[in-house]
Amino acid sequence: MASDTSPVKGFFAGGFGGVCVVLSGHPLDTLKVRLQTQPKPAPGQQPLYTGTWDCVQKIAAKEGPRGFYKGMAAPLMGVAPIFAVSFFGFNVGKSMQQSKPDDVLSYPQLFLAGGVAGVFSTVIMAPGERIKCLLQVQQSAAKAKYSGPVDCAKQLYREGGIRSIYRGTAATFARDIPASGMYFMSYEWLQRILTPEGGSRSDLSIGRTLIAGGTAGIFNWLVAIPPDVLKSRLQIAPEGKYPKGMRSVFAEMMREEGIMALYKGVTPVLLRAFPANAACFLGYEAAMKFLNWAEAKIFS
Ligand SMILES: CC(=O)O[C@H](CC(=O)[O-])C[N+](C)(C)C
Repeated sequence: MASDTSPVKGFFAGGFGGVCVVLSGHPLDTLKVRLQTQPKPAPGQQPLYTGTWDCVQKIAAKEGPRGFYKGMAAPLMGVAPIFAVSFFGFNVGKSMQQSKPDDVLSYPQLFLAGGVAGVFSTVIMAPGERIKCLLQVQQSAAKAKYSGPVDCAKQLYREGGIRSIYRGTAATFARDIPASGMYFMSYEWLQRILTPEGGSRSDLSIGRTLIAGGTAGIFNWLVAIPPDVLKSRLQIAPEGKYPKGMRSVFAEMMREEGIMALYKGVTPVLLRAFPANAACFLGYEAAMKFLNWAEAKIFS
């Protein structure tokens, strides 16, 4: 029986899970960007899109289903490797604590294995997050300092070397070690409680896999949001503004805004988290089944 703790299979199945995250989330992102960037209507004229549903109808009518998936290459190239490395790291973390592949891990052990995933993913996630945040806060194309991700990376390197590109790494560790621990532990916990008496976790229905995956995404972000807010502020700040990194951001926030500021942006984050991670784990489980089937065929 093939094991599900192989880091290599975890890498490919996790990468496919990341592809599913983008496939499920990109149409919503397209709607968001179209609504955010539509031209201001001339006096007395109707706006191009009167709302979200109007935007859906107009894209579908004029561009067909492909219209919703324009510009998907960049997020695919960014997100799929992160999920691949994260699931690889989780399986490395599990293998480190098992004496044989069938050993069942306790919840603290699963949390620890998830933490290992957080260490692995941060290495590629930290610079990506720095660039993404800087691009996301640019207000308009006219005043834009960076023309795109490559230009942003080049300018950061020119101004502050590799240290500047990796600014916010400690904050990304602080976010992703506990959040990934929570993500993978809660997914396994939900899988275990949703498995019918006498059944096997690998035969869980699609609906139950979606519930377990979506809920794990919510748990991930409930833990991740406070360090995420600190990370984002640190990563977009001018050079030298926060000499002690996250600690300086935290001190300023408590002084000026209070504890609730740590949960800023929670609504859109949670609205995205459930469907994106439900799709991720469904894709992951399907890819894992395929890889196990292919392995059994090749080695039988
Ligand atoms: C921060 C992040 O990317 O979280 C992932 C879940 C999501 O909603 O994208 C989880 N993980 C980092 C474990 C891939």
